Amino acid sequence: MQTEHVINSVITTRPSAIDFWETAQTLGFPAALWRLPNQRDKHLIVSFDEVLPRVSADLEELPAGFAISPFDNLATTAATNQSARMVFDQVETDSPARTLFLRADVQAHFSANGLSDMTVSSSADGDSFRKRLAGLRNRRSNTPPTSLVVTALPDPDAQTQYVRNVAKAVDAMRQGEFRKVVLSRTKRVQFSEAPNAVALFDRLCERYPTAFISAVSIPEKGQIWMSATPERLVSQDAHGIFRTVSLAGTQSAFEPDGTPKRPSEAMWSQKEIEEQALVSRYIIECFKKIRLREYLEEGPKTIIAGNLMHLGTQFTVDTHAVRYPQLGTVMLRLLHPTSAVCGVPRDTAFAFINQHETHDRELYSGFLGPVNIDANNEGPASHLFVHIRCMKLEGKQATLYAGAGLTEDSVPEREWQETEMKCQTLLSVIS
Ligand SMILES: C=C(O[C@@H]1C=C(C(=O)O)C=C[C@H]1O)C(=O)O
Repeated sequence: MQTEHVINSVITTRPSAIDFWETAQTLGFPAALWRLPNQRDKHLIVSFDEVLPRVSADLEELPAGFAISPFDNLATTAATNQSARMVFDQVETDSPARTLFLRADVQAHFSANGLSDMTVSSSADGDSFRKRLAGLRNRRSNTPPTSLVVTALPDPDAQTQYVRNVAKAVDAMRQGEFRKVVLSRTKRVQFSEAPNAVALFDRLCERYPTAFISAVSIPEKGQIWMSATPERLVSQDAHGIFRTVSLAGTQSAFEPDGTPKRPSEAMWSQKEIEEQALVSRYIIECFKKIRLREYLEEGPKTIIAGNLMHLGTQFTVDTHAVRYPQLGTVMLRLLHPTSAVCGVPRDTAFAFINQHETHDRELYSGFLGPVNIDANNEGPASHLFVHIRCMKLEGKQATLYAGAGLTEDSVPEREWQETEMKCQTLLSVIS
């Protein structure tokens, strides 16, 4: 494993995020670009592992990098007691570790004035990365900007099928089989040419200042995943403050005439209040399992998430005060997949999803974010978010994913409309 990093302190002509991204693409290296909620600075990581290691999401053990986990990560959850370490699929084929990990072989930090700091691991790959980066920059200035046309790919049965599945879920819940399930669907669109992921990322950053914005390129899968998620799963900052959020209940952030609604005046139905309370209760149950009582609970409050509003409750723990430094890792394993993306009870809801959804969720409704990154010279921090409001780019095609939390009071057509609104979060920016 490469550990030595060289700080490139004298940067005369400063490369942009696009330069880094395109260099990684040209060399076939995975890359992640992100911006934390309510921050302006952007961060980028390039990994020199052409095939990414699959790891257990252990925040104590992992080096600096970026983690991205699929929804179906329950085997990893079951492995809570295993010794936590990086496990490579190629070596241990029956490994439960499923989180893809981009080690920070290249790390760059962009402030409002452009590149402010970069490190590149000292290796042959590091050398070729630097060379390519310089070469690409010299060529790039001549590339003319292009305008994209986005067309929806027809899927005539999608609505009927989704509505039918919601009705089945409602029936099952009325018969007491489970209390909540989140059913998702996809929507596919075609671009006139392969879009520039960094340009889309920049647009998402501008439009959604309070969201976690990311673009993750995974060459071994031929995919780029982009998201603007409002949902924090687990954070542990440089001062040892742990945070998680329960988020559920959805309505448009706009009146029918297009004027923005005031969050303080949002009206929530009993169904939505209960749906969100189930997520909060799920989090509290996780705290109970580890006998942690010293958490601060704030909410529920109405939260703006781009074109939508949700009900959210924040949970905070000072891990230094409670002497629980590994809380982030422990809670991550207990929480994922939360009832905001799976259901209650979790295993029954998970089985229902597997049986009824016709698409593979892949990385949608998993989690993603920076791990052990020291962004402000304060110490390493990890910020993992639920991977929603996202799309998968494969060349010119994009697949958007959206789900809705169902209870026995759900109205199938309304749930379909909710998934349409959720798709609009990205669609309205990329179209
Ligand atoms: C599942 C999604 O979102 C989740 C489900 C919500 C709901 O059911 O109201 C609200 C916020 C998210 O926790 C999604 O966006 O795909």
